[in-house]
Amino acid sequence: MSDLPHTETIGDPILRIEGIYTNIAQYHILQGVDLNVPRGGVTMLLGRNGVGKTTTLRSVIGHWRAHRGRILFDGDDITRIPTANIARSGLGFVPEDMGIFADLTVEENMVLAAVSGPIDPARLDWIFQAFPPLKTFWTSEAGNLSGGQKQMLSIARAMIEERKLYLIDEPTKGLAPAIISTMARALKDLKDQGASILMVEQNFAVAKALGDTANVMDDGRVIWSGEMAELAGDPTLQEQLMGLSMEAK
Ligand SMILES: Nc1ncnc2c1ncn2[C@@H]1O[C@H](COP(=O)(O)OP(=O)(O)OP(=O)(O)O)[C@@H](O)[C@H]1O
Repeated sequence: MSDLPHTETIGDPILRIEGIYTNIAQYHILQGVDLNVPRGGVTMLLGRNGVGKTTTLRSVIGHWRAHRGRILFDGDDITRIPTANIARSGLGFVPEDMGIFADLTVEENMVLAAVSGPIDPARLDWIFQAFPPLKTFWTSEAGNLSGGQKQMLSIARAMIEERKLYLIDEPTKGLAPAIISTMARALKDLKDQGASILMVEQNFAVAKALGDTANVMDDGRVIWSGEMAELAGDPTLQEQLMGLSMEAK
């Protein structure tokens, strides 16, 4: 199994995770995660269920604290920085549970997400084009949206301001195929604008279409890093790394 063969070729990554260990209660969940996110493009974080993908994202944003190792964001050590400050420094996080405020309107959810000031109308127009239901239900309570529309709002909250890095946890989980396409198109649009994205995604078609580089985790570590195309084109490698070829998922 190759060990991080491409790491040296990635110059000046926007995010550098250096050997982090994170415990949840008495459990040793992350056990020396090394991962680089290049500037520009989509880095996929893959692996079986329960191997630590979400915990890795949550350790970056500071919801869980790494007790060993270092996390460098745009060159700054954020390992012990409060979550609100990390977010303000340009990190957008789309959690798996969507993290929206059900009792607030779509508009209020968006206003709160724009941490640096009033919403930029041009950016909002772009979001409405990507996710038309958000315009339709602008004054409705977010709790009344459908599952797919809630996911759109969750991603839109991260997209409402230009962030240096977007962390996106399973954006297509549990969604119908038509909504998955809408989601993938919006993320592709974000990528085409030059954004840097670290994304957990179990949907192979989406991972293959969007991913530039890939990292596969197992048992609390990254066990393989390389080009997404290399992994997508090699069922034997997929079987070896994830116990199942991605096409078969
Ligand atoms: N709050 C918690 N309390 C106890 N254990 C937890 C908690 N959150 C996560 N874990 C455990 O940590 C491990 C890693 O979970 P994590 O959610 O990071 O995995 P994952 O790779 O994202 O999985 P999935 O693909 O299923 O979302 C799992 O064994 C999980 O049961």
